[in-house]
Amino acid sequence: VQLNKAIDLTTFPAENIRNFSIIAHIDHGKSTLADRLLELTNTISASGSNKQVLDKLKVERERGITVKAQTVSMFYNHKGKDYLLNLIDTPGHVDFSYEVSRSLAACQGTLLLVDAAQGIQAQTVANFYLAFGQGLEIIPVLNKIDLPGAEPERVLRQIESAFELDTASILKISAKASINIDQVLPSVIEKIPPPVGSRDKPFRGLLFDSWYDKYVGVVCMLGIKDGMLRKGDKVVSAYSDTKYDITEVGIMHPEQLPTGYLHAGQVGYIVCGMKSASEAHIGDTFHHLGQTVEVLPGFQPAQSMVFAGIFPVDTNDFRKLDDNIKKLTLNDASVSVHKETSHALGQGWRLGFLGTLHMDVFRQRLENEYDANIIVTQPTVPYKITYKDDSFKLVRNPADFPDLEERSFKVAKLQEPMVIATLIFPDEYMGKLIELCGTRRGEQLEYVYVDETRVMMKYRMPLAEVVTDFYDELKSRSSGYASFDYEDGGYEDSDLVKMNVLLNSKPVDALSVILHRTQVDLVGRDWVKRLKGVIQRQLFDISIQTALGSKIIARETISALRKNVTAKCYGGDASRKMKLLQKQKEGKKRMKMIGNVELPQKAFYDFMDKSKGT
Ligand SMILES: Nc1nc2c(ncn2[C@@H]2O[C@H](COP(=O)(O)OP(=O)(O)OP(=O)(O)O)[C@@H](O)[C@H]2O)c(=O)[nH]1
Repeated sequence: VQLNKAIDLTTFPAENIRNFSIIAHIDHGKSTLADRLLELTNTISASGSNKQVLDKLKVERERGITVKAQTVSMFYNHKGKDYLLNLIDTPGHVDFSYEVSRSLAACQGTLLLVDAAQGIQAQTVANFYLAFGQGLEIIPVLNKIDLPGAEPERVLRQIESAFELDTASILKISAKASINIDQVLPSVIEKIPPPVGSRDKPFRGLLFDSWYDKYVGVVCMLGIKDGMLRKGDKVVSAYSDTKYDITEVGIMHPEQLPTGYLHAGQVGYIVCGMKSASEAHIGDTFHHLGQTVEVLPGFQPAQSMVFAGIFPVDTNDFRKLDDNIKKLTLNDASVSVHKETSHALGQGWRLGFLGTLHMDVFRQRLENEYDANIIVTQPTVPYKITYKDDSFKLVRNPADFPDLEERSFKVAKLQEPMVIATLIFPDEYMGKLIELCGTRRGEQLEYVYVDETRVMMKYRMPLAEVVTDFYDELKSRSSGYASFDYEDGGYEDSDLVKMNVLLNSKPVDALSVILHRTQVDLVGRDWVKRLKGVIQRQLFDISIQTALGSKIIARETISALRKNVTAKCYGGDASRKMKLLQKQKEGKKRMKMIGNVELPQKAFYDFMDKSKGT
């Protein structure tokens, strides 16, 4: 690819570069604004067909959320000078706050976009603090001022009271109706400082993102801190000490555009023959072979906080699914993968995700992009078990959780992960939301008014309570007006037990669940009822029980049914009879034998689907 003649990267010393991002609560218009800026700078044509260029993946478009941060370089002339502006996109959702913080590490400033009708929301607050903590210049921007319901004055007061930001010269824009978009980049250039770094020093680059490209393999995004990187250079990863040859280097404009080199202060991509995305360690420092440099401060690796088993509905699909999971995780290093075998569901995987949305997005991608037919088990958080000999382990699968007997002999302490949750909502919903947080074992830490009628509450509560249907409940109890975000709250002692499900007295491992002791009765009763609804009658009675060790909590029975598939062919021709028997056999393939009970995969599927929330 030939670089546009007018663009010569050597004419962009660090002082003519700005690295910035846009942070916002979900749906406040980040992608729409990014598109407008790309059009304004002719990075993409303003044909009107640019539907959110940065949200590349299909699932992102379908769900309207940004999952994978994308970076794009733009050129812009301001007061007679050419600037290179790198827009580093950040995901808005709580599950991806790890991606937000690593994208922010490559920036010197950020636009804090707030919907002028909705006002500040929980993720506005969380994202503000992430950016603030990294010492970034924060430029507040009011978006959607075209909406009839916009209340810019009120939202300004919220921004002042929550963030103590100066709003005197705040930008008031509409990304959709293209109002005042031309004021945005001048503000970026004037308010955000250029990156620091020296071109004369030996090369140092910070790896802050990577993805798998089916044509060139692994692509890494680097922020060049010092020196210069050229195509053909030999570099070393400080993390793994592996040597790489740089086969391509360039900028995202908006797709990969080879430039042959990158200078200090610039942000761009490299291709260097990595075989898999697992070689690309986010936060790694690259330097030239034979040179020693000070390693740049990296990032904490993403912590998987939600785990679930994934099994093929048809066991014959195992290989194919294995392949597809590998392909998908090439692009998303934050998913952890371990093989798992369940008596009930056969061979599968235990996958770890950043949160439930992350899990749903992964599941949806597996189904959409690879046409996979899968069962996902009830999500579990990582529980910490400390033994009497002081050793400890994290349990991510109810199957590994100690039963009551083992517990009394060996276990000293059981702990579960907690979060600090932030909720913002109109005060009329206060009663209902306090009640919700209470039933989810939450402890109130704080509540304040951010303006006349909006309340912000903080709660300490177990992550396990948040990863199920908390979000849906929150939305329905507040008619959609409450927003919610959370951060890590460490581990806390908890009286946890494993509840088993028994079919004709045989435990079904894939249905075991870890609960707080106070919840066992309620969940135990609910589950037997719902299982009864999805298991078909068979030739004998089936008992469905939930149990805590040997103590039965609840029981339902499905009474026997006489079924003879060949009965209606009495006297009929033999081939038809064979056909029916064959059909019955095929049907059985999709059954799982639990003791003598046939459990159709579909029953699991239906149950899991509905219990995504208990
Ligand atoms: N009326 C109006 N609608 C807007 C404006 N900007 C964005 N929208 C609409 O708001 C919705 C959300 O916009 P997005 O740009 O997808 O929001 P986002 O913040 O990128 O969302 P995530 O990527 O999911 O975090 C879309 O339907 C946009 O068309 C605006 O200035 N005015």
